[in-house]
Amino acid sequence: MEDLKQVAARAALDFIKPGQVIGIGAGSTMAHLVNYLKEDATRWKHITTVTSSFNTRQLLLENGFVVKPISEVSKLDIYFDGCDQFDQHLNALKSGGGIHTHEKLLAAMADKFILVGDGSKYVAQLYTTFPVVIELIPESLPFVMQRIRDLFSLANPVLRLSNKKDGAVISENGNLLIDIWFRSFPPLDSLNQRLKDIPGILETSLFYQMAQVAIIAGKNGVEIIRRDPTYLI
Ligand SMILES: O=C(CO)[C@H](O)[C@H](O)COP(=O)(O)O
Repeated sequence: MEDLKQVAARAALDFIKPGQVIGIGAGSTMAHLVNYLKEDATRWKHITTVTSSFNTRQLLLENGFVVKPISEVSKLDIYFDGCDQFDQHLNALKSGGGIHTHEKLLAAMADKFILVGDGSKYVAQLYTTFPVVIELIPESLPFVMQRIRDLFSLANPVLRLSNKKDGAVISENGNLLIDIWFRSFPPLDSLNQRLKDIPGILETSLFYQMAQVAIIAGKNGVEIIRRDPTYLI
C-alpha cells in the first residue's frame, strides 16, 4: 500500500510534461517521485533532470535519466522538493539535509517551485522544532557565531558536527553549517536578510515565500495549495 509520501509524489506527476527540464530535491518523497517516473519510463524518458541532492542524483542515474549539473542550467520548468515543515504562506524550512544552498538555487531558477509532502509537514506557522541552518565560509565561524548571539539574544547557534567522522559537516561547497535554534522565530520576512547581511554567511535554510504550490497528501486525499490563489497551475 502507498504511504502518504508516495501519494504526494504520485500527484506531482500531473504537473510534468514530457520534454521538460525538471529539478528534483532531496529526501524519501523525492525518491518516490523518481520511482514513479521510472515506472512510466516510456512517457518520461525525454525529461531532463537536475538535482540538488547526491542521493537523488544516484537514483536518477541508476534509473537511466539524464541528469544535468546545476552549473549548466539557468532555468527549470519545475523544481519539486520536500521540506521539514511549511506554513500556510508556503514558507518552508529545509534544514535537515544541509544542502539548502543548492536547493534554493534550483527553487529560484524554476518557473514553478512545488513543495511535495505528507500532511505532517503542513503547520499553521513554522515551529522552532527545526533550526534555521546557515552555510558559512569556514574562516568566518567565530565571527558569525558571535554576531548571531549579539543579534538574536534567544538564539543558540550550534556548529553542525558529523556523526560518521570526527569534525564538522562540510557542505557540498566546502563550507560549514550552523544550526540556529531559536526559542521563537524573529519576524520571518526579514530573517533571511538579517542573516545574509552578516559577512561570511552564504545562504539560509528558510525558504521565505518561494514556493508557488504545495502538494499535500493526507488521510482524506491530495490537497493542492497555492500561495497566491490566482496563480494558474
Ligand atoms: O528538506 C529536505 C532536505 O533539506 C528534504 O526534502 C526533507 O528532509 C524531506 O524529506 P522526506 O521527503 O524524507 O520527508
